[in-house]
Amino acid sequence: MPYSSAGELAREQKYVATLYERLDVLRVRTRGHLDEVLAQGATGTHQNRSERDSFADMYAQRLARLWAVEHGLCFGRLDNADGGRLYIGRIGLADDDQERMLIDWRAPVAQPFYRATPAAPMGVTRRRHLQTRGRTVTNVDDDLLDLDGLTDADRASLNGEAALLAALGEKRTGRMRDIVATIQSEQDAIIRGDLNGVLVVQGGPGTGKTVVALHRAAYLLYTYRERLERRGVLILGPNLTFLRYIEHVLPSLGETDVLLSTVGELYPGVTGTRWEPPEAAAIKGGIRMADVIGKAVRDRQRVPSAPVEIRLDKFTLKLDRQTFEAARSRAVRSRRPHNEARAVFVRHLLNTLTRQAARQLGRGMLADDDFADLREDLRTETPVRTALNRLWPYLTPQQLLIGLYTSKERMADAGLAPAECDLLLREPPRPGENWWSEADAPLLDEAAELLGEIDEGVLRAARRAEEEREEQLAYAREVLELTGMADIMDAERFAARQRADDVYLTTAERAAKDRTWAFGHVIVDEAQELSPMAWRTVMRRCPTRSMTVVGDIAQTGSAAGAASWGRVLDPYVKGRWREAGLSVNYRTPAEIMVVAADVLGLVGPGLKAPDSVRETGERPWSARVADPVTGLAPLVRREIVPDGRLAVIVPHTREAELGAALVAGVPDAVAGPGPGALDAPVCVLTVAEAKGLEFDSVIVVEPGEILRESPRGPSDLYVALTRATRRLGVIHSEPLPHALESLVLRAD
Ligand SMILES: Nc1ncnc2c1ncn2[C@@H]1O[C@H](COP(=O)(O)OP(=O)(O)OP(=O)(O)O)[C@@H](O)[C@H]1O
Repeated sequence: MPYSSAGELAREQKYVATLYERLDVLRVRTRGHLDEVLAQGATGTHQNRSERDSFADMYAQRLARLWAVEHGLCFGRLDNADGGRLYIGRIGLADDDQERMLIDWRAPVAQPFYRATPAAPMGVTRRRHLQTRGRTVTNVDDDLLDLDGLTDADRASLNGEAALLAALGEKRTGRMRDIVATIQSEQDAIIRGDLNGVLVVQGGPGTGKTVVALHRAAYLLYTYRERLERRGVLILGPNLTFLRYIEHVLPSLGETDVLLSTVGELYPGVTGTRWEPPEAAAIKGGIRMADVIGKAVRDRQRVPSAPVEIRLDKFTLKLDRQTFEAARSRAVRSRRPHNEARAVFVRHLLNTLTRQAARQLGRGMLADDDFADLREDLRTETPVRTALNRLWPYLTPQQLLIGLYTSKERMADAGLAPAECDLLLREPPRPGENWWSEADAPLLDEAAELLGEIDEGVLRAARRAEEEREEQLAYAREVLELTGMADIMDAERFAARQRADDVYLTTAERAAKDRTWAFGHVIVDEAQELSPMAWRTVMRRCPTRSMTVVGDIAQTGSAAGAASWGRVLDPYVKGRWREAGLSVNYRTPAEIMVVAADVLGLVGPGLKAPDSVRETGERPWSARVADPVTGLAPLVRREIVPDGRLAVIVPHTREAELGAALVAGVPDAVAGPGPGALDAPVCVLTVAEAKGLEFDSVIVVEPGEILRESPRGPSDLYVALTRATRRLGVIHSEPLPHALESLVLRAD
């Protein structure tokens, strides 16, 4: 019920102005504290210095939060039946007497703002939405919750329509925005759901799964701060473009202990972004690969069938099969990972070699010390080291997988069928080559579990780190001299920051570097895409199984992705996961969803598309061209949205040529998912690259080819059609698939 009388607006304006005044005061104060701490200089004990750094970090973070809430500081008001009144906003504010002025949206008392309905008013008589531009209140919009006559069924689930529809109608900026002002009640129930256990959020396109997941992260960090601050929250998204799309939502909600990552980046030091055929990715994603990797490791612990001779200057030593077998079975019985079990294997062989050597030197029984000396001498002999390394090599996960993929014989020995070996066979990496794909990251992780640490590597790394420290110290002195900062920061500390010394890292930064990090909560977005091997990796990162899994089974594009949530989760949390649904599409207008629903019919009978919350009056169109390479650019130029974003979604195999044609024919068009894709007025993407994103207008090219391109073609086409917030067009040269026959023919 709109209620924007001039008097009401003026009253709200007055209150909002006092909130901004308070915000300004707090900013000035916090800045003052920060300056004071920094001005203390670089003197004092190490402890003093690190205390000062912690304070400086705290004030800097607080200041960043105070700046992040400038836009839409206050967006709501609750009038309670007891006469009390609460203003709801992006953060909590109190005056100097600790009287609260503004309630953080995540606080329990703010919950009725999102949940109260006429049927269950939760003690609220009126909920007011405040719309602001800058610091000016432009509109107020009320839900009167105590009026007997207000029984409209929609009101029970959908609140503050005017505010919501205003938010949905805005042009897209290429970055996701927060929705704290317009969270709907079915979304709020998910956001505030219990921290423990696995919560699955199933919902069709545009139902707010991503945005709800991000708000849930902010809510959990606020509510369970102590528990989550130390361990952090991991949010997994489908690709790097998507992470750029969502990365600003959380800081604007005031959260920093969150690591955003793709599965391809989960293994530290590797960025798995190389494209590979879906069939190859499907093999690598299958759970059978856990056995394959296990066999590949055991294959590197081979016992040679013939004896091995080791020639030294003075004599020749010989190791026979029996000795190998004994050493190997001891190492295996130790149940340690490969690199750690190596010590057991090597010790046994070295003892045998030392006894042989003693005999050959005519020294018979040796005293313990002499025996140890001789063993040490042998251990450092190059031929001995070479022989031992060949028998049981130290291996990094990368070495293991490169060794496997580059040899059909090894792959076959590890249990892969000939056709699978053909698909996975690779040339070894060239320097600087982007060799790893997303599906490799979970296999590297699996290998790391089975291989364990490399002692020698750790030692070498420590020596290297010491050398680097010296170099960085010299560099730091130079920089501080040059920048004139020498008086507020000492070189030692500056160098430590450059080294990213763990003391100075945020929880998220530390977690990103550590494969064995256990997160306090893990959120998986577009979770339907994860393969069984990827789930194994994700579960390792979350031993407490406190997770939020959001996705849509109907949108599964990856051949190794999920066909049902039970199949995915039962192996880990059978009977311990719960499912919530989102049913309203806030992105895609009804006119587009009619078309998308026909395609959903191809994905599976009986699947239901979510209901759109709005109509635009614009019918989606199709246009047939003789050749998209020449016919695309003129049509795209006509569809460009002033100050908005248009995406051209193309079959994977056509991305290069169509991208080049558009870059040549359309000003400022960008091809591929690089850093510019989100900001450009026109971008060209494949379905996989457009996953999770949205644009004002979308043009899908050659839908028939998208359908044929992968075993999950119908899901891919469904995803492509549902990326638009306003307009949709389809361009094709081959006949239009039947499911798209309801498109109107474009006349021009
Ligand atoms: N309560 C809300 N208020 C305002 N906007 C909303 C609300 N809920 C969702 N939206 C908007 O709807 C759009 C779709 O949301 P989101 O991307 O989270 O959906 P999704 O379910 O993850 O979609 P998909 O599965 O298609 O990727 C976004 O622009 C989001 O900001």
